[in-house]
Amino acid sequence: MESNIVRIFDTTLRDGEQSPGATMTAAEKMEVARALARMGVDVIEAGFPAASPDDLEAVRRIALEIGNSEDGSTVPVICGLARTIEGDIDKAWEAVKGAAHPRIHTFIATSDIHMKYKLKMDREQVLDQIARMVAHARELCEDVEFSPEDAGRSDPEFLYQALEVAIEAGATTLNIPDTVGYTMPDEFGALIAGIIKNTKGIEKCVVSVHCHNDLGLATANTLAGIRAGARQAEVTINGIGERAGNTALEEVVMALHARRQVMDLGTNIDTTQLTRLSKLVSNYTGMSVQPNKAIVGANAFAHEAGIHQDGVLKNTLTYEIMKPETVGLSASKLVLGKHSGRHALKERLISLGYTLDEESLNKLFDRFKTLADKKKTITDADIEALISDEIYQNEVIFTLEGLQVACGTMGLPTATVRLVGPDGETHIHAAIGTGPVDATFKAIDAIVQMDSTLVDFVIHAITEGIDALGEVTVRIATKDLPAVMTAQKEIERPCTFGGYGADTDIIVASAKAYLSAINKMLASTGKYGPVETPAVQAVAG
Ligand SMILES: CC(=O)SCCNC(=O)CCNC(=O)[C@H](O)C(C)(C)COP(=O)(O)OP(=O)(O)OC[C@H]1O[C@@H](n2cnc3c(N)ncnc32)[C@H](O)[C@@H]1OP(=O)(O)O
Ligand SMILES: CC(C)C(=O)C(=O)O
Repeated sequence: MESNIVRIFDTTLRDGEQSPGATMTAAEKMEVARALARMGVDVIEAGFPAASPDDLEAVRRIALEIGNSEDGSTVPVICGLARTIEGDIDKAWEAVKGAAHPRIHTFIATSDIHMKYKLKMDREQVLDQIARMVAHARELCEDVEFSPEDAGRSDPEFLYQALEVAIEAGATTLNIPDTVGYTMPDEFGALIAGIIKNTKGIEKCVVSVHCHNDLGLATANTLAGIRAGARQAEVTINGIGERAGNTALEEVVMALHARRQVMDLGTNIDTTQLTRLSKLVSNYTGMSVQPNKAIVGANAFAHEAGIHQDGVLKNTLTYEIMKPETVGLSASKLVLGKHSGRHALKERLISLGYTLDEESLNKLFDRFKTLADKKKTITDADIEALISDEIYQNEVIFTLEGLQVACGTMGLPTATVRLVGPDGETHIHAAIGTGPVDATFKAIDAIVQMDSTLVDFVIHAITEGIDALGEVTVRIATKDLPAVMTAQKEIERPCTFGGYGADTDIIVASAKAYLSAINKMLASTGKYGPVETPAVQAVAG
């Protein structure tokens, strides 16, 4: 590995999925893994196989399908997380062994607080467990990562000892987590420098950093660790993750990219795919991205103030430290419209990184034409929204066939909804609510007969103008937990499902988003047969 390349280890599917409410279906995880591989991440941490049979199966599929290449192109390392427990490590190996480059990642806490209160182990016992379990992992797999959990609050001298034991037992990557986001950038940088200086044998290993954002310092700490010599960064798309989240992939990648002269370091990431990945993960998890989020927020490249606009008009360098195109925003100022045909749409999709089978292309083309009738110009963002709305709906149990609402200041808001069910039958229901969206959701609930609570509802316009497509993300939760979810902690991890919808009519977009979340909830009960795999394929490169 070139020493000026920082490996990007993406843990969206493991630590990211630990965000309250960020559960993704197996098909969604596959799609995210495919997109991550296409973007050029070096390692995908695909899950925690010992957590449940579903998690193991999801990692196994990613290892087989994303961790291997038919045409000899580079594929990422596929990694599974395990406690320093033989059963966990064996399950991680079972899950990742089908990949061309499998990795087992095992961890145990080294801070006094964690050892005393959580593990109820002393230092000697922890060292002994590291030695035995890293060696066990190494017997199974050549690539073994070890993490001393809560390293940020561990005694550095003990940390050096623990890492030396892991190196002697065969660890090839040493990952230093600031598990509770406690350290300051100068402290974390000094911790990494101290580890590199004082740990015997460390030159044989890749040093990695894994930071949490409890004090809003995850990216700063990760960069401090990299400056001190770490060459792997553990990150998630949109910074999702446990509590306040993890370090955001897009922030680290773009900091290294935009400040290359200062750090003289780069990554293998195709930065033009960052915006797409952000949207994909946001749509699947139902966790919307705050507008002022660095790199991928809706306002990240917007200039509102007159003086700024004046400066940007004269020279974009006045207020833009990166070009929007570098992160995949408006790479092309539009092209497609009402008179475009299937070939033009197909070409545009290919340049955006998608190939669709004939049936999906036809479906998308119909949606495209309907939209073009309402909207003069179709942007790349519109096309991406149509793909999310039309093609990335992995579980289709009920489909929306019709919707009519009556609302305003006179009378009760009423919605009449027509759905086609799994039996092919049409079901119609009318309901009243506090507003048109509430009435629509109530009518859907009455047809599908499943109790859910709306946890989050976000609506925004994709492009400017009165004819803009509106997109809606929702998150719903159910108390009525299906059996397949009970392997997870019900109280700590309520069972939630994200949904996405796009339409020029925001009530229709809301109904679609709600129905897509409801379909996932219904699919998780296992009553409706195997989950469909998406018909869209990413183009390599
Ligand atoms: C910092 C991180 O992000 S760590 C990763 C967090 N991710 C997860 O927890 C994934 C989801 N987890 C789960 O599904 C469950 O917790 C499981 C299946 C892994 C384990 O479930 P259970 O066996 O019921 O154990 P439970 O979660 O209640 O408690 C954890 C046990 O593991 C022990 N433990 C915790 N970390 C480690 C470790 N790294 N190595 C060894 N043992 C550990 C705890 O001390 C506790 O042991 P105890 O039962 O003897 O007190
Ligand atoms: C398992 C480790 C790397 C972790 O997620 C943490 O400590 O935050």
